[in-house]
Amino acid sequence: WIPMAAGKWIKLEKTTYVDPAGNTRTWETVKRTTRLSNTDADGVGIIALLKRTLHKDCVVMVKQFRPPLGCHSLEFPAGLIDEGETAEEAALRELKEETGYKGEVVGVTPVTCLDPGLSNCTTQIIMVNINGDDMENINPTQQLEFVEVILLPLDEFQTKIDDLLRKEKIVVDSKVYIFAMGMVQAFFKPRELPVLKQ
Ligand SMILES: Nc1nc(=O)[nH]c2c1ncn2[C@H]1C[C@H](O)[C@@H](COP(=O)(O)OP(=O)(O)O)O1
Repeated sequence: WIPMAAGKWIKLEKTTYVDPAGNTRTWETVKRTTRLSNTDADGVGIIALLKRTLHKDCVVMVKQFRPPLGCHSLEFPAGLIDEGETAEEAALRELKEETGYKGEVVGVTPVTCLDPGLSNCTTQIIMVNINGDDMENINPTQQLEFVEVILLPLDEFQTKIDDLLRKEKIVVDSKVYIFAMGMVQAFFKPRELPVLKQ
């Protein structure tokens, strides 16, 4: 690879590779400068489910101004993995910082790519349950001034996102909307017959 430009957080490189036909070619690639040597993932995204007695289960979301977009985004809580942290530890720390909630990890994805035609940036998505009846989760205090926490019921997730997008200029993260569409498929089971095969 050939360096093209570098800042504090990201760098631009010309990557040389051999295509399937055997031709040597180049690709303009964005990389984070913060990638740690002991992990393949730059960061984590957290699908946090808030479970409270007499409430619908809610997905904990964050809305924040994103300078590259020039507007607010709707995302799962997320952040970069710090030195010496596992993905699970990073997820619980970021969740606490961004939302105030203390959660418990219930699932972890493999390392996944985010925008592979542009960048080598990767993430692991961590599924977290939050016991909303726990004293420490009843009035969570979030530490980030410019991050708004939004709770959306899991069984109406896509509809509630669509409502938010209609009301103001927000860009929704693709991972969030894909999860929302998956939830619709999971909840919607019209006239299901017990004899149906896969
Ligand atoms: N591409 C970036 N440009 C910046 O100017 N600053 C950046 C970039 N990526 C990360 N950061 C800074 C901003 C935060 O102070 C820290 C931590 O970021 P992260 O843990 O990824 O949290 P989110 O802002 O929620 O993504 O790094």
